[in-house]
Amino acid sequence: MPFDIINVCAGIIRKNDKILICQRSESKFNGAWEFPGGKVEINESQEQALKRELEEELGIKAKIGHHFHTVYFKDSPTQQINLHSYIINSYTGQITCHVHAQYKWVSIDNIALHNYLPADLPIVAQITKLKKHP
Ligand SMILES: Nc1nc2c([nH]c(=O)n2[C@H]2C[C@H](O)[C@@H](COP(=O)(O)OP(=O)(O)OP(=O)(O)O)O2)c(=O)[nH]1
Repeated sequence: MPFDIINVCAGIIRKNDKILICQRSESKFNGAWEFPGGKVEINESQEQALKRELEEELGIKAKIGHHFHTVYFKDSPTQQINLHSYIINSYTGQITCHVHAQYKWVSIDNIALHNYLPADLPIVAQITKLKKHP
């Protein structure tokens, strides 16, 4: 049986003590919340893919910061999603939803109170451990 590994990158966009989360519009993922990003294409690094996706999805030019956390999520018997997240501390442009239903800035304290895609849960758990800015 063929087994597919899909590499997906996601941005943890941080502004003071808030993190940006986006809600999927398609019914397939049931309006779940996620971090903006998407699939890494052939001949693209994870950082290049994330930069491209953030421009496509939110209309911003982001500076990709350090790698945060990777989740290896077995989606089905034949497919695994490797979800690579990176911290984004700076960007230019105005955030606009091009593909998502809506976006929201949530505090680190409240981030776990939303309904996420299952692969995101370990990332959300890591975010709750981030130190707040003094
Ligand atoms: N972008 C994003 N995708 C996620 C997250 N968590 C998670 O399980 N996924 C899954 C959903 C999809 O199966 C896959 C990413 O697909 P996508 O639809 O966002 O990527 P894309 O824009 O490159 O896709 P495509 O429709 O152009 O092929 O990863 C997340 O936090 N962000």
